[in-house]
Amino acid sequence: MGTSDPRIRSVRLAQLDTRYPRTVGRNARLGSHGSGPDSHVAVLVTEDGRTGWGLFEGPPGDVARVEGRLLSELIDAGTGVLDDADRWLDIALHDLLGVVLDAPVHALLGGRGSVDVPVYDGAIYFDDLDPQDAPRGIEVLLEECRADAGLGHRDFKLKIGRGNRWLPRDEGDVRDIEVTRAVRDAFPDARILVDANDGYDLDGFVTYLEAVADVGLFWVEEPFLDDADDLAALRAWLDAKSPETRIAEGETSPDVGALLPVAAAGSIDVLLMDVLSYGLTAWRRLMPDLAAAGVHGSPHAWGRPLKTRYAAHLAAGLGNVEIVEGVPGDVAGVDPRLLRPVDGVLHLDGSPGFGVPLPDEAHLRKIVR
Ligand SMILES: O=C([O-])C(=O)C[C@H](O)[C@@H](O)C(=O)[O-]
Repeated sequence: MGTSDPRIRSVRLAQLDTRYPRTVGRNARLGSHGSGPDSHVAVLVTEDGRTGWGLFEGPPGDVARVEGRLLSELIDAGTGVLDDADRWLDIALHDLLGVVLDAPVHALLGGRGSVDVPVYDGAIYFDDLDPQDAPRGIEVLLEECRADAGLGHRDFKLKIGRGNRWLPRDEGDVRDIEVTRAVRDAFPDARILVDANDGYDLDGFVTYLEAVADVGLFWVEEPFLDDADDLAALRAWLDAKSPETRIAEGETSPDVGALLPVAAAGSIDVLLMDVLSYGLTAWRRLMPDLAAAGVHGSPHAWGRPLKTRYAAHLAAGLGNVEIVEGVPGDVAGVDPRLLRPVDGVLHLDGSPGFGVPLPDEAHLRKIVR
């Protein structure tokens, strides 16, 4: 048992492979999402030999600011990372703090939510359109849903907005409707979420909603470019036709200060800022205000299965999260059971930190730039 305030001996940066179960295709804005990105991790080791680690995104910060410092100079159990300059280590510092205090991150964050966190499948993209010379059609999406159900998923987020870039507008909108209806028919009990990545305008989106009115969508995400009046109009339409359907916003380049009043006014039901780029510490500050305003959170996790686990800890810790984005895939050296839901739910136990042992040395590769 070491000191409760160890000094950081070293910060090591490394690269870890992620592999999706299949190539993930286009969305309304972007081309193929590939078969799994390289992930960058920071590994913190204390002078008494304890380790915390986690993903970081973007360029690393100044390692020299961290090495030799006491843990208490870097992170506070009640609020998170103390200095903005060290926020790139948000995940690794929370993990290390959990290891040092022998507590899971969800407990450090307050234990306000359930440790059984609902997770939806966030990997149903426009694979019906690929390959370009022999598009596979809607059946491939149903196969993907079935495959991901085999990995433990029960609820599905469907990418829509094919008419924004990839198909003529009318044809794309019709395909979005067909896909939504086909998944509902095949999975009558699933929660179905749809994400347009801003690929509609208000009128077009309402036309889509009218065509899928009987599907009972759980949430609609980023239907069009943020606009307070359009979001209010959409909420009013949903209140009349499908009051349970949530509006989720705030993933893409969020101006959180501008979105908050729109959410507080009732026009956004769920805010989505990313678990890494916005960060755990920022979410810790924001969530009480969101809860007080009756707005839910659900940190964006796309791209890396480990982000789903971080978002689940946030949900179990801060509460006020109904469901978290699942990213099916494997991470080199990480036990897949730590990343996959069972019956649509990711269970978090009492293991310290994020509960993910550091992958073996063989998996930690030199960062190539
Ligand atoms: O909700 C989501 O996961 C996304 O919208 C992810 C996007 O599809 C992806 O293009 C991204 O992260 O930019």
